[in-house]
Amino acid sequence: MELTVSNSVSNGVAAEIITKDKVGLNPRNGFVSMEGLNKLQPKIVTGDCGYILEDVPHLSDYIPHLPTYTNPLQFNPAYSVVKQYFVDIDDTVAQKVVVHKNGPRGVHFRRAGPRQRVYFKSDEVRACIVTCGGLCPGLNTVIREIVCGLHHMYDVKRVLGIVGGYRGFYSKNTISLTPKFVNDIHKRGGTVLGTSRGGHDTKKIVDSIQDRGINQVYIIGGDGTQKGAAVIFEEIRRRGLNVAVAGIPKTIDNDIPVIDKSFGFDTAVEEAQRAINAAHVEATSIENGIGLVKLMGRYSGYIAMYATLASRDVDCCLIPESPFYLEGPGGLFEYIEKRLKENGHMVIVIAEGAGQELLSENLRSTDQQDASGNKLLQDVGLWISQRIKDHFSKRSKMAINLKYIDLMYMIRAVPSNASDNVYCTLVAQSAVHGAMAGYTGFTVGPVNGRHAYIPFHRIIEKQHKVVITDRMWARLLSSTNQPSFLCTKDVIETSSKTENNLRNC
Ligand SMILES: Nc1ncnc2c1ncn2[C@@H]1O[C@H](COP(=O)(O)OP(=O)(O)OP(=O)(O)O)[C@@H](O)[C@H]1O
Ligand SMILES: O=P(O)(O)OC[C@H]1O[C@](O)(CO)[C@@H](O)[C@@H]1O
Ligand SMILES: [Mg+2]
Repeated sequence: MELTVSNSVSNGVAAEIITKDKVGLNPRNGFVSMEGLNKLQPKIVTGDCGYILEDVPHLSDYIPHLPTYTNPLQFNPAYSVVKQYFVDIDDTVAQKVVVHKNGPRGVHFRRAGPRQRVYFKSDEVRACIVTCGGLCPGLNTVIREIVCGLHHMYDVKRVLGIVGGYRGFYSKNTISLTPKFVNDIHKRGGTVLGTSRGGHDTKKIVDSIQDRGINQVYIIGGDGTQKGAAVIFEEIRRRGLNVAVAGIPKTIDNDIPVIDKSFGFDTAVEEAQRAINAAHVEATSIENGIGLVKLMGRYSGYIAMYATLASRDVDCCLIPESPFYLEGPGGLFEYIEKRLKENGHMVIVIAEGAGQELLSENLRSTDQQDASGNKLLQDVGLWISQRIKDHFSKRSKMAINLKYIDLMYMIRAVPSNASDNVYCTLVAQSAVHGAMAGYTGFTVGPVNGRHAYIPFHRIIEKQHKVVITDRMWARLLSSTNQPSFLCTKDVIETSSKTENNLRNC
């Protein structure tokens, strides 16, 4: 049953909070409380003209009568002169910016930034930071900016570093993070806290949070990490703890939905350029030279797509979302032959997750997983190099020279570039403002260029993938002139599968 719970006024627009079920309503603030419910229901506020706010939880949703305090930023000389520094309580960020005259205004998220009132006294805050999943350029910058943001903006002195990912909560000692400790860490790749896959034990993690008296938890990591953060938040809320949980999305693969992109993505694309240049130099220096570059991208081919678009030297880009085939008319071998005849050389970029279905036909399929449950992939770069070499040596008279560059880990072990560093600062400060303001159970990130607080359920509901029926992939195809490897039937099937996954482009 859909139910209107209460009305509030948002930017002069009457807005109503709606839940799916009457059970669990908190009569004090009209929000959804968890009594009788296993999971927190989405907080949805609707307004005129199809306006929808997908709001994030707040500590006051389940803890009554929490005291609030004047935001200390008000007295900070850096900010006191800034006009409208505090974000208006009703500011929201639109998920969809391309709209039609009579179309609905669509889904919005709460705008990130400092609020007039905060829910924590500075000297009572005991924060912790953890990094989980694979490495990504910028992890150290985010850690640094959370520590400095808490310290310099909110005068928070006690920040703990959890060592070695989720399992570090219950199996390792913490380290004390001070502005002095983090001062130079942004110049290094990796994460000073260490990271891991697997080891998520919700009960032990929340016990540790409770035992250490932590009341702000900053969790930096990818889609798996955000799922872990969501269950930690659920457990914290179930225990009624006054602890804010903030997720900071880290995905070099760009596989997290809703947000524009993560820190580290630009750095990875830039780093990939160097290898593509090398592959191009090698390929152009020898007769029928082929430069093959493998990049990261387990399920999402964004790094490969953007590296290709940025480079202009790439003749073919292969990603997990776009199935391809090798033999016969319209296949990869035919295209390679054509390019070599036309140009005398070619460059191929392949994402690690591309063509996995072809590999498992040829090799014994391994169903191995890593400690987090992610499928372990077979090496498509080596496989395709061999197949190309075999094809041209056995079945064609054309002698080729193939050079394979495996760039996988090179693009993520580096420190973040300038634009990613700026991103890291904004995302870290936004997370700090959100937690101080009492928001919890959120991931922070840019949505159409504006930072917003996004509820966990929206971040973890699906993976963000390249939509090959979108304009961006068409731009790539027209830039490389490679075959689409698709027949009309495939296009129709792909369109219907990805219909709900479309973004503005
Ligand atoms: N569904 C889940 N519930 C609870 N914890 C999870 C879940 N999925 C993953 N995790 C935990 O999150 C952490 C990181 O997950 P994972 O290794 O999948 O990396 P990630 O965060 O997706 O980053 P990336 O894939 O970008 O490297 C691991 O410690 C893992 O145990
Ligand atoms: O070898 P690891 O550390 O598990 O990381 C590899 C994975 O990390 C990712 O970059 C995601 O972080 C994937 O593209 C890749 O499959
Ligand atoms: Mg992941």
